[in-house]
Amino acid sequence: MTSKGPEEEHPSVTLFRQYLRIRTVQPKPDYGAAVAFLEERACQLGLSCQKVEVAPGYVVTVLTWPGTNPTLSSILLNSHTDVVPVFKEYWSHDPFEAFKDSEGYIYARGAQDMKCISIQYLEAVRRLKAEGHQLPRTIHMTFVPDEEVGGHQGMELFVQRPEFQALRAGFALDEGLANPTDAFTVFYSERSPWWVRVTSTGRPGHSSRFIKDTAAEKLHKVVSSILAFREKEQQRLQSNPHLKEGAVTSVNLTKLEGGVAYNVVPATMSASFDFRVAPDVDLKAFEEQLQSWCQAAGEGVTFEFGQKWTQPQVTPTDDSNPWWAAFSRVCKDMNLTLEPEIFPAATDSRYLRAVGVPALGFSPMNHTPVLLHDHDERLHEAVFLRGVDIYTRLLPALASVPALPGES
Ligand SMILES: CSCC[C@H](NC=O)C(=O)O
Ligand SMILES: [Zn+2]
Ligand SMILES: [Zn+2]
Repeated sequence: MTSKGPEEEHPSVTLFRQYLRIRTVQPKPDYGAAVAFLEERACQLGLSCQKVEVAPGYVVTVLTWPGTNPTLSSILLNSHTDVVPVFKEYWSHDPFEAFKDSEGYIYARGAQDMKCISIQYLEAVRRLKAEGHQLPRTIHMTFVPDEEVGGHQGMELFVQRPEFQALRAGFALDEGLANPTDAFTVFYSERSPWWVRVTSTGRPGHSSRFIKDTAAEKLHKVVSSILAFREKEQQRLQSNPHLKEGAVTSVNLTKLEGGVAYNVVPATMSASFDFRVAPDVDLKAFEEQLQSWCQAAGEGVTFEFGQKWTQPQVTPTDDSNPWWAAFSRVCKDMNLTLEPEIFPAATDSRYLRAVGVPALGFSPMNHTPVLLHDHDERLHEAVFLRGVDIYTRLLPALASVPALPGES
């Protein structure tokens, strides 16, 4: 499908731009407006709409297209409704206007992450229904809040609820990343976020003196150990062309705190690190490593966690996994090249995989630079529309996967 002139914009693009204008921006997202928009879509599509308030003000909206065989597990199409904040002054266009330039690029926060996917799911279902398809498996579209700040008031709570159990999800699709080449990236696992704050305590005093055992001196040792580890992982990535970013552990020093005055040696200082731990790492051994870096720095150096994910799971990408077989077959039939990878950051897929639902992270955006969380986040309307085509092929295949062992 090609892009059209402004006078005859494709209705799916118009809908996408409407959704982009809803300000679901952290830290104060207008979730009410998003839920109202989704309820209206459910109404237009003739789908049931369930609202599950997982925490006060945090609603998971579920639109359901029932399958013809209710004994089979369902397909869950997940997307988050919130978007990250913007630095407006760095944008070429208002990030909440969904401006479309003369070439067809749509500029907006959420254009890639991930309001495009939400609308692509809805439009693929709309098309399939209009064409009279009836699929064996039920399709549930879940629209969740709070992903951008960790999903703690969203998917993390939702997967523990009876309403989630009742969906009987057998397989899920969630977000991935754009790919600047002709290929499409698909994510079968993700790294575990470990946010670690190291606090160092030491002897205070007048800073004109050579005070021994200061908090800064010990913190410096830990920082050096961790940054040396960072260097080692980066080298490992750079020296092996078979390794992708998600396959090694990354870390960044993201905060330094402490001190009161130039001439007072502080008794305490801290450093915060964002580790993204590769899924094949022995987490117990990794925590012991953190412990030993702190111990080696001296007395009074401790650490605490801001986030600590300990259940990394891998969704198999071979034909032993019937979901993968169906997914990759469609891509092959459509001549799409897939690049399977480990997601470098965190998505709500981790909560789904952790409760036993195999999940793939897939954002059908090729020939598109990765602009999520960036200035001038944008997506070409033709790429967006091609994504609708792709889901229109994927959904019947996934929802027609024959009964698995245990399903009748
Ligand atoms: C670790 S919770 C934060 C989740 C966030 N997800 C998207 O960017 C991330 O930083 O990966
Ligand atoms: Zn996202
Ligand atoms: Zn994001």
